[in-house]
Amino acid sequence: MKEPVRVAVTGAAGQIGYSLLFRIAAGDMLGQDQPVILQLLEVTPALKALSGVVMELNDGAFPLLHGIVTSDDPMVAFKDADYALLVGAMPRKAGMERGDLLSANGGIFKPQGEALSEVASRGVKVLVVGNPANTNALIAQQNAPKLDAGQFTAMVRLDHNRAISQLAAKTDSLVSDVKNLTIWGNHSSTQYPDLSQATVGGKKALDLVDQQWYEEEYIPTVAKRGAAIIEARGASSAASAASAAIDHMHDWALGTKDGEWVSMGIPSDGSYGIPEGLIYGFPVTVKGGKYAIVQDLPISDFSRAKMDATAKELEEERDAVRDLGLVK
Ligand SMILES: NC(=O)C1=CN([C@@H]2O[C@H](COP(=O)(O)OP(=O)(O)OC[C@H]3O[C@@H](n4cnc5c(N)ncnc54)[C@H](O)[C@@H]3O)[C@@H](O)[C@H]2O)C=CC1
Ligand SMILES: O=C([O-])CC(=O)C(=O)O
Repeated sequence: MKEPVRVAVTGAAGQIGYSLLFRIAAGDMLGQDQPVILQLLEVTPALKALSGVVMELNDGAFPLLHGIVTSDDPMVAFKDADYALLVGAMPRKAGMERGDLLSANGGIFKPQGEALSEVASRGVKVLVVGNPANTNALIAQQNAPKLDAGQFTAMVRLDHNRAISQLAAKTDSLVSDVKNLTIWGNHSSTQYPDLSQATVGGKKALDLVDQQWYEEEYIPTVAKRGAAIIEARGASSAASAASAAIDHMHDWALGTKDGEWVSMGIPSDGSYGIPEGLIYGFPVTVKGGKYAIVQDLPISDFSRAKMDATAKELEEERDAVRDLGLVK
């Protein structure tokens, strides 16, 4: 059996936390041979609710769960954390865009970045789920000078999984038949779910669907799925978001399958002409715990326009949080 690793989760008493923590404890994120110690952060008024979640985690008798720490202090919850899932933030309500949460949630991620910088494991892998996820990841990263910029990532995996599921349904295939689609850009309605390289059962996806369906139905359905769920459920997606967070961290820690890529929000290195530094959804492969952007994919004029539009939105979000003094 391996030594336990420390997994910090913020917003642990929230909706996503209620699904996520049990999946981590069951070994879905880091594997069946990897014990974990959960380090759970909440705001002070939610600590009582969190104590109930801890009772339930204990009642699960998970063999891989070697300890639980709870705190309302990021310096405690992030101490020596090997993985940090930053979920805690206000969710949006019907009629809002995720960017409307910038001022409410932006302030959460500066002190959390500072605390990660001081006390987390030097190799910590950080995933930001709280919306607007890409720009919150940028805020945390910019306030963590003692960590590498690449240690901060944002979740576009829920969009990636939605895109797989919608394509599988349309082509009457299994999700496991769908490979190599990409979510470029922001986790917002400007995201670009790109099928140009995707395959279904080894065939080119764009030969199986018509262009009009792709442009007018598929892309908006994937991009606006979060709003559809809020409309139907009266609350934003939680179990599917937790599942996507598990997938993101699983693949970052344990690697992607040979010949396949996934989408992760990571700091742009200028690849594909995306302004350097933005936390942007890219196609990535992972080996040995390190991700790399898939290079040299052909980019059509249609793709270029979509990729630039979502980059522009991220630049605007960055400028807005710069004005709030949250990033340089
Ligand atoms: N990136 C993505 O694909 C997705 C992102 N989200 C986002 O995830 C976030 C959480 O969603 P839910 O769990 O549904 O919300 P929720 O409201 O059920 O839970 C959020 C929890 O965070 C806690 N919290 C607030 N400020 C905190 C702080 N400074 N430190 C620690 N904990 C704090 C709250 O007390 C609450 O328990 C929202 O911003 C939501 O929009 C949701 C779905 C998908
Ligand atoms: O839509 C929301 O606000 C929650 C979320 O990020 C999603 O479901 O993609």
